Amino acid sequence: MIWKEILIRYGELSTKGRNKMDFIRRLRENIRHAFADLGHLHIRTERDRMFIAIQDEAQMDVLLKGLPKIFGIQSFSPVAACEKDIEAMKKLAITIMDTFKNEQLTFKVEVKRTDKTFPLESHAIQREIGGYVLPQYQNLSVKVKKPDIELRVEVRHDATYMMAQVIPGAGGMPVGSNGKSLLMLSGGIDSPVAGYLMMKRGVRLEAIHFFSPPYTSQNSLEKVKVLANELTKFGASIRLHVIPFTEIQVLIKEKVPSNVSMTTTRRMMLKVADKVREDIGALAIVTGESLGQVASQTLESLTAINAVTNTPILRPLISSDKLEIIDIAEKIGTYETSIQPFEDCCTIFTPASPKTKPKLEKVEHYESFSDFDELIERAVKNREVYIFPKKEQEADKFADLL
Ligand SMILES: Nc1ncnc2c1ncn2[C@@H]1O[C@H](COP(=O)(O)OP(=O)(O)OP(=O)(O)O)[C@@H](O)[C@H]1O
Repeated sequence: MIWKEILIRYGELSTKGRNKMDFIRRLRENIRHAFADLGHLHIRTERDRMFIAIQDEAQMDVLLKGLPKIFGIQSFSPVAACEKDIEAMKKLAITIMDTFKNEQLTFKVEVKRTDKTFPLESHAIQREIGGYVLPQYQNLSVKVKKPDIELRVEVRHDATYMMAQVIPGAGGMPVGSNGKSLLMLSGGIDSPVAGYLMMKRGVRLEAIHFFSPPYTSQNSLEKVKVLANELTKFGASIRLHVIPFTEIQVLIKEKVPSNVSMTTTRRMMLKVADKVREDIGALAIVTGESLGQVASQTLESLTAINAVTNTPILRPLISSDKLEIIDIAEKIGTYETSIQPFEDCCTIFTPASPKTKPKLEKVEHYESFSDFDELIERAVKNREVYIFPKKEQEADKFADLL
């Protein structure tokens, strides 16, 4: 096998000092976690890059498929190695360039000679390898500035290393490097996208879902579990807290005028979410709200909903168009699940004409006739917890321990 390691270039590195060390440590842990099935990976870290040692082709395939999903990676390159012998180096250059033989491409060789005892100097190595490779490929022409392929040759002390491909990474920051938040996860298109965007900024997520049986079916809950599971592909496990919400919704329907019931529903959801957030030590709540999308997403509504807590509410989609959100949902693989037609607890109780500009004082006044606090406590206490991507049985056992 020619492959020796994968070189990883870090993503956003505006962070300095200790933050940078934390960024690198998190990224290494997340890679280990994502590829736990491959056994113990040998990962070497440097200030500006990281190397994963490759044992065999199968391992290489799994890494090439999975690495583009890990946040904190700007790009990565498979690195091949051979002896420090010019003939071996020419042969390896050909093996690598064979991968590109079906495309018309510009090309150059770039040499770095760390081992100064190697008999040829950088320029001579460049001429030898370039002169050997070029005549063998009709599709290649030399271009010094910004070629399509830069064959990088590095003569180190132990061996010669070569790479030609720079594969784009997911960018962003390693999940967990920016603390933990609680994602309000419905079965819709938007909230999984909101979760994905926060993970991209390094936020570890737990998720909360409000479930109202028998008005919402088991299928709608299953759909949310699938979505939570999908999000774990981006580098971290996720605990999903499922809140029994029927009792609260029924009380709202009975006691609050229907045109503000949607606002009250959102406020109660946020109250419950805030208690769970506190319980799990998360610092913020994430929603998939986007301004103007529906009645509950006007500035007036958001103000009335927000009034129940001082906790930061992160709304990464607030300025996105629906089509932009759908684009991301398709890209990250949640769209097909989100459009499955299972009812959501909110849509079922949605009044015909909810107020788009609810007044906070009025909403508070209508709510003051009922004791929601006791129901909120009960809903929080009776929640079920599932952990993804683990198996269902394990998740249930985990919930029992809480
Ligand atoms: N049943 C639920 N469980 C958890 N969170 C919910 C639930 N319903 C709504 N939310 C949260 O409230 C936000 C706004 O929900 P709403 O149904 O008004 O909008 P939406 O644009 O359809 O969002 P989505 O596509 O995420 O369902 C959601 O993005 C989600 O964060």
